[in-house]
Formats: sequence, C-alpha cells, structure tokens
Amino acid sequence: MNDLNQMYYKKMESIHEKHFAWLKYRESHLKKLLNQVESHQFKNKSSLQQELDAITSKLEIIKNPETHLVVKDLKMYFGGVKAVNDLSFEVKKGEIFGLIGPNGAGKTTVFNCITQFYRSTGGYMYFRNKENQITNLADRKVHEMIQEGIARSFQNVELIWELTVLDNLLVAGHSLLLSDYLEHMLHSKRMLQEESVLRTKGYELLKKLGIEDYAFRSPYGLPYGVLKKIELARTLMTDPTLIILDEPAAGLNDQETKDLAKTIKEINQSLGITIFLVEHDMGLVMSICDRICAISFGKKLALGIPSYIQNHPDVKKAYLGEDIDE
Ligand SMILES: Nc1ncnc2c1ncn2[C@@H]1O[C@H](COP(=O)(O)OP(=O)(O)OP(=O)(O)O)[C@@H](O)[C@H]1O
Repeated sequence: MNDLNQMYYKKMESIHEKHFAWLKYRESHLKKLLNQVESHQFKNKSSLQQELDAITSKLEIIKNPETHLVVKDLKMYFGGVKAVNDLSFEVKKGEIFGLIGPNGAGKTTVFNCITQFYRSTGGYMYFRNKENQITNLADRKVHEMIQEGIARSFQNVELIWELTVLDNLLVAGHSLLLSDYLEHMLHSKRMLQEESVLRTKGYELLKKLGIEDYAFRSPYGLPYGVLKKIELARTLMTDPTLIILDEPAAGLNDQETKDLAKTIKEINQSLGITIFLVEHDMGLVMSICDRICAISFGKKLALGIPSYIQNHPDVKKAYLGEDIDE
C-alpha cells in the first residue's frame, strides 16, 4: 500500500469514527425523546392541566409583587361534604381582607387549609413569605407557617391559663429562638439574652394594645375583650407578615368590638401586616375590610369592596337572608 492509499484509509477511518460517534449520540437522544413521548402519552389530560394550573397560579403571584397570597381552585371534601369547592381569590400585601358567609359556608375550613391544619383535597395556595420567596403552602407543615410569616388566632380563646399574660406571649415567641433545648436546660447566656429580648418585646406589644397592666397576672377571669387582645398580641410575637383571624369579635359586646376593630386597623396600618379575617359581625367587616370575599356552600358568590358586597344580590340572598325577588 503506497503512501497515498494509507492517507486515504486513515481519513476514511476518522470519518467513520466521527459518523459512529454521531450515530451513538443520535441513538441515545432518540431513546430519551421516545421515553418522554411515552410518559406524556400515559399522563392523562387532567394531570397535565393540573400542572399547568399550578404554574399559572405561581406565575400570577410572581408577576405581581403586590400579591401576598393566591388561593386557586381550592377544594376540601369531607366524604360527600364539599366544604370548599373550587374557591379562588388573592389577598394583596398590606390589605385587610374579609371572608364572609353563612354558618357552615366553609370559612374556617379555608383557614385550616391555608395553615395546613387540613390537607386540601385539591387546588393551590401560593404565599409570598418573609424572604419574599413564593412558597407552595401545600408543601409546608403546620408548624412551619410561623417561619413563612403566617400567624393565626382561633374562634375560641386558646390561652394557657396557668401562665401569666406575658408568659403566654413568650410561648409564641419561643418558636423563633436560636438557642436550643440544651441551652434552655443549662440556662446559657445566649438563652437568657434571647429571653430578655422576648420579654421586652412582649411587654411592648401589650403596651401597644393598651393591656400592659395585665402582663404579670393570669389571663383567667379577664374580660373577653382583653383575652382577644392577648391572642392578637401573641400572634404579633412571631413577626408575621400575614395574620389570620377566625371570628375575632365572637363573644364581644358592641364597645369591645369597636375597640378591637380599632386595634386591628392600627396593627394593619402601623406595622404593615396583612390581615385576613373571617367574621360574622357585619359592622366590623364592613368598617375595616379593604376587600371582602363572600362564599356560600364552599363556593365564591362575590368579591370586591365592602359597598359592592353589601349590595350584591347573591350575597343578600345567601348571607343576609334577603330575597331579591321581593
Ligand atoms: N373536620 C370535619 N369533618 C367533617 N366535616 C367538616 C369538618 N370541618 C368542617 N366540616 C363541614 O364543612 C362545612 C363547612 O364548615 P366550616 O366550619 O368551615 O364552616 P364555617 O363557614 O366556618 O361555619 P361557621 O360560621 O359556623 O363557623 C360544614 O358543613 C361542616 O360540617
């Protein structure tokens, strides 16, 4: 074989090698593509739709920095009872947002789904957390809500009667402490420093709400209006960005309700905290809420400013019991 032939064969060899490598690459690429196509064929339309809905809801909150919470197509079924059925709304940063509806409409269930006391049957809840990150609440656990920036109160006053009012606040603040269990056992310097900061913070909050005189006594026997304020102060201990209040005015007289309304408004305005509340007292709801969502049988009836909701025929019919045909 002369030199020319040798050169020719070498060149052909390298061309073949390159072609082989290209074929191998193409083969593996096509295998991957086929796998993807197959898995998509097996995915039914609804799961693709669900994926799309989740992305759309997330994009909605990412695109709009004013949005604090997005609830989309929320469902909560208890066997045959559809307590919440495809409910969608969004809560804006810094607003007071009310959720109203007749007894059994699903209001508390919505709160329980958002705060993960209940695992929803379906739908999405995206929240702009303390770090301004978008978090899917359904992926979080109930005890992680505080770290995300959500604090809540319950329909019934849930205080520890054996502790002083201030210590009740400290219990809430403890979830944010850096010192660990051992440091608490040994009363380490860091733990004592942190506790002292918490005590001052708790006392300042009681002062802000005008109930510092009760700081060092048991909450047992205090007027209901004061107990509700202690609960409110306790939610503030965790530095929340969103406070969820379940019927804050339940059991209060007219004067106490007015006083509480003023306090909620003050917290909202001076601390810039978003408030999301469920309430039956229409006077309170209409006077302090920026926007209201009315629901009945777990479904949205109307959403808008108080005057719009007050005059909405479906709301009047379902919630106020007025027949619009009359
Ligand atoms: N844990 C549960 N198990 C079964 N059914 C439930 C549960 N929680 C709520 N429900 C039902 O879901 C529906 C909505 O209840 P929910 O307490 O959310 O209503 P609500 O609007 O908060 O009522 P209210 O104003 O009386 O507090 C009701 O029919 C209720 O019986």
